[in-house]
Amino acid sequence: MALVAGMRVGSRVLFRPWAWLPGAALGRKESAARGRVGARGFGSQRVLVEPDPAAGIAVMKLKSPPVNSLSLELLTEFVISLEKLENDKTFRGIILTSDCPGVFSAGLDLMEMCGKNPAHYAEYWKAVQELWLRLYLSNLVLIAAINGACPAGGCLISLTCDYRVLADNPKYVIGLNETLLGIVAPFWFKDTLVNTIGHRTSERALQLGILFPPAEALQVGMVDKVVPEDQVQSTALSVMAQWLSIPDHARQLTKNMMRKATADRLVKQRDSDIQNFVGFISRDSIQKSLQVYLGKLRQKKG
Ligand SMILES: CC/C=C\CCC/C=C/C(=O)SCCNC(=O)CCNC(=O)[C@H](O)C(C)(C)COP(=O)(O)OP(=O)(O)OC[C@H]1O[C@@H](n2cnc3c(N)ncnc32)[C@H](O)[C@@H]1OP(=O)(O)O
Repeated sequence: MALVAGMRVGSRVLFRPWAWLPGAALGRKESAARGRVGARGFGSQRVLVEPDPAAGIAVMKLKSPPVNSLSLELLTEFVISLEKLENDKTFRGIILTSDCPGVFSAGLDLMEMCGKNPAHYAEYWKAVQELWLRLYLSNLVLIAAINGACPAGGCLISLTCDYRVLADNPKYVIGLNETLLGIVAPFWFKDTLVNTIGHRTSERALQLGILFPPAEALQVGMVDKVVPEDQVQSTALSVMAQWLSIPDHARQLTKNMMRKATADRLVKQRDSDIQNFVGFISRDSIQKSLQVYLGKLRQKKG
């Protein structure tokens, strides 16, 4: 699938992964009207959306078994669902969670980063950038209801949310563990973490690739609340009610003020960031590290 079409929003050129979809040539108003979400659920194969128009919120569930690894398909469907909700004025907030038992998201899909060609790596990385930019700068209130393990890219997604609720289960670790794979979190992953837990804690967490269990995640500020597993959803809903009690325009402008500089750093150097990723991931030594890591994951079972 070629993901190349671009759209200018302010100073940002956003790519449009849905450009190949029927109706993509419609004007924004017309397509928003046609695509209005309504009360019935919608979504795609890998992203379920359960809207509650009366409450102005939707629950978005990642459903890409077994572990919600962020494949190109999942990234694309994620952006499309997000865009749909952003364009429908009914919605003010999204609760982001997983439909895969025990895993929020295993992070970037290692199969997308192993044994492929440079054009594929570039396309994949552009999709990763796009999801991050859209989530990080979303006008909607985003609450992560983390109901499973949340390593690397999974953690990044949760860090783009405005609030994180984590289920209290020692298996549900969270963190940017890239160094354990022999790879390096790019600067915008690092910036997102630093903005959440501060510089010193990030430095230690990133270098050591720490995956924090719930109590420690709460202590360092990686998550905002830890609750029993059966209360994750209800807690996310009550937190959402509190965030929605704030006038949208004031909250949105404040969010933008806090986040724009971080997002702009990537916007200004998207192409060089892609080239950097492609060069890095194509190295033989990095490919070997990833293969070894994948082998260990598979062995764990046997
Ligand atoms: C310049 C910048 C350069 C590079 C930047 C790159 C940044 C990278 C960011 C990332 O996100 S890299 C991905 C890091 N992710 C991880 O380390 C998580 C790995 N997975 C796990 O730890 C576990 O799978 C788990 C999420 C804790 C779930 O454990 P569980 O026991 O429930 O499942 P199992 O391990 O048996 O896995 C099932 C199945 O899924 C495959 N798998 C797991 N994770 C991934 C993944 N990230 N990508 C692709 N595939 C994954 C695993 O191998 C099993 O496959 P199998 O059934 O075929 O054996």
